Amino acid sequence: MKILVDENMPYARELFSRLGEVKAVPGRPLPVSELSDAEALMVRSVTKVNEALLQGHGVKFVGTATAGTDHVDQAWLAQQGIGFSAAPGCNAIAVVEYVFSALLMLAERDGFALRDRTVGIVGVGNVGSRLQARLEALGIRTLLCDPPRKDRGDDGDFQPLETLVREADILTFHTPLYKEGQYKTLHMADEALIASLKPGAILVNACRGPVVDNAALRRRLEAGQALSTVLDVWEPEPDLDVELLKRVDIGTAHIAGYTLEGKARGTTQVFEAYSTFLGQSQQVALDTLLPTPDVVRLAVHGPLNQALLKRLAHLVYDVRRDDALLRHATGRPGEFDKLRKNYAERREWSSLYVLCDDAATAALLQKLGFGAVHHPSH
Ligand SMILES: NC(=O)C1=CN([C@@H]2O[C@H](COP(=O)(O)OP(=O)(O)OC[C@H]3O[C@@H](n4cnc5c(N)ncnc54)[C@H](O)[C@@H]3O)[C@@H](O)[C@H]2O)C=CC1
Ligand SMILES: O=C(O)C(=O)[C@H](O)COP(=O)(O)O
Repeated sequence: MKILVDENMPYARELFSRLGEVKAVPGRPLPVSELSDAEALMVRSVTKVNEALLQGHGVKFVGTATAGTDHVDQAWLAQQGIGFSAAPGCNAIAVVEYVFSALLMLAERDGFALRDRTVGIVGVGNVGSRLQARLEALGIRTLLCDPPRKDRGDDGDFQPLETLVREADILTFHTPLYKEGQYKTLHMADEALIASLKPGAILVNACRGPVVDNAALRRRLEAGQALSTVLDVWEPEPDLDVELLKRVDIGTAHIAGYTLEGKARGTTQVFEAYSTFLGQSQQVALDTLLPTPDVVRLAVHGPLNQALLKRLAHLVYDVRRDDALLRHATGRPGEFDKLRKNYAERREWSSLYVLCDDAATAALLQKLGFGAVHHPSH
């Protein structure tokens, strides 16, 4: 049995070879000839999975090692009786830590305290809710917008988008891309919304490029609107607007979710789903796969303030590395995908074990996701 896997899926060969013969292939473009004798296809977000790709082939199961599913025509798969699984939440922590890395950098550069800012979170799912929890642990006010959850009657103080636009100093988008329907998110941040943001606001898009109207954003920035912007995703990818990139404060190549943990969880989640589909259910413990990080342990002295948090967060992941790489590469065909394919190992805050001589610091760092322990005499 042949299982096709995207070559940008760590641990895929190791895991899926327990179930069949594995062939790793590029995802964009996917070599269609490889589909003829494949029973299963494991993709990432760059492969459009639909009738045009799969009609006439014998693929029985599709897995995507991603949280987003807008690249997959799930209705067509269901109609054809093809099994499907995504990897919900696999990289949510990575995206949260990307957002923190960016906000801590901007706060230091522009000399403000995050504690004095209100953060509006649009889309309060796996990413948004984890972001909210960490911001609130730091005493930072959040405003939440998630109409589907509000309509479902979920607990939470969900506000209309207009309230967030009016009151938030930082507006960050974490929704799926819906091109139509009641909860349409395509161009949710349109020119009117962007123009209505508070002076000096920060706009973050780490979900899908077309959630923010990129042409409108460029016009607003060219017009001199006082706005800082952090874009991990673009409209379109991989051929982003180079003039827009020049004007954003932080621009990266759709790598917010690219921690090793996040990618490995994506692989293990679709592996587990496929093994269940085959009636051979298997679980994988993530820590048996992951290598030891470069920096394992350190000791900090005294209370946690923003400067110390920034030093710790940036020791694990400094978003400026990815910003510099994208600026350097942009304009050359193929470079966006090459950056993503050759992405250097990046770990999550949990990989860093922090010894603290202050008990409150240890407790707070734990809440924020670091490995941390109170050790009075270190
Ligand atoms: N840049 C990157 O590397 C990554 C990007 N993503 C993108 O971020 C999105 C969010 O990720 P997760 O939190 O894991 O997904 P999720 O599905 O757990 O959460 C999405 C939330 O958005 C809400 N939502 C849907 N329509 C909305 C609307 N019109 N307005 C406000 N909220 C709305 C949903 O109710 C849900 O609570 C994914 O769909 C994916 O497209 C996810 C991971 C990595
Ligand atoms: O999980 C998602 O959704 C994402 O956006 C992924 O981080 C994107 O990574 P690729 O699947 O494009 O490698």
